[in-house]
Amino acid sequence: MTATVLDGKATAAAIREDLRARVKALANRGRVPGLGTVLVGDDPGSRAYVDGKHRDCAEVGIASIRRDLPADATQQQVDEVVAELNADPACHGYIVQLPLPSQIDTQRVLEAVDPDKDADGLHPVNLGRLVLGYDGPLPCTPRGIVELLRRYDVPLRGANVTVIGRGTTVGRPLGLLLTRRSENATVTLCHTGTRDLAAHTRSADIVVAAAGVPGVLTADMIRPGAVIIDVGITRVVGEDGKGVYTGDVAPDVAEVAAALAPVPGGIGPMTRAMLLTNVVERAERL
Ligand SMILES: Nc1nc2c(c(=O)[nH]1)N[C@@H](CN(C=O)c1ccc(C(=O)N[C@@H](CCC(=O)O)C(=O)O)cc1)CN2
Repeated sequence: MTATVLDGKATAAAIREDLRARVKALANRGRVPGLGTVLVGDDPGSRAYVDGKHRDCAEVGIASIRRDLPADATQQQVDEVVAELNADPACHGYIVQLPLPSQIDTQRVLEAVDPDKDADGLHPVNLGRLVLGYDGPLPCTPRGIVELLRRYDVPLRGANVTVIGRGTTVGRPLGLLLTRRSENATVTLCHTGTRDLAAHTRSADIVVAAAGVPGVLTADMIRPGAVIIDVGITRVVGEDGKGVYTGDVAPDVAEVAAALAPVPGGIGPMTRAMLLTNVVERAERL
């Protein structure tokens, strides 16, 4: 068996196309959605991700609001930029690119973001809304996973889903999303304290690998015909000495799985598309 590729790149492009039409409709009502980014420091990876978000905005017609601060920025400077974006009516949603430099208190910054402008959907208020089943911006990566599965007609209702990784951006909120009544999956959340990981992955219809450990999921750990979602993205040095992205899923998994969302080209592009979606939805609601 060679797994069908769940193509996040193509799916994200289709979503951006739909968003373009919605942004046009908003423009006809005199409203231009705006996405803000806050980047602190000069980490090339973070800069590339932020550049990508602004390229996406330009493609869809969303206005970009970019605030870049130096690596030695103070807590006060970051707090001021957050306060400015909270107050800016042209900014419908924004993100603070993570990780932040060590002198910055990340929790304090993220909690200062206006929850209604939290385009990442990761503010404690929004995670609380998710727990309670209230409306609010959904975390982009979990939302992207559910959307990709939906568009490929992978059934979730009653499915056994094993998630590897309990991080706050993917694993934990994904468990909440998948167990809503609208999805109705049964979720097993595995982590470093899990005793027999393979026993949990082998019994799953769908496995989501979000541990950030390259190759943690191998072919012998899955049921033939399972659907596999790779979320772990680690930059490693390839044989040619150049940097390449590798996922949590070993290459041999594609020989056993029915379908696979790969790294790169799977959930990463979907995450970016969901960020734009959160901003457009907020502009539509106002
Ligand atoms: N505030 C946030 N910070 C960070 C997040 C986040 O969701 N919110 N996630 C990561 C970085 N990230 C988005 O910011 C991100 C990482 C990777 C991709 C992506 O599309 N990856 C590609 C491969 C890389 C490429 O080709 O550029 C893929 O998987 O195909 C999107 C977003 C940490 N910080």
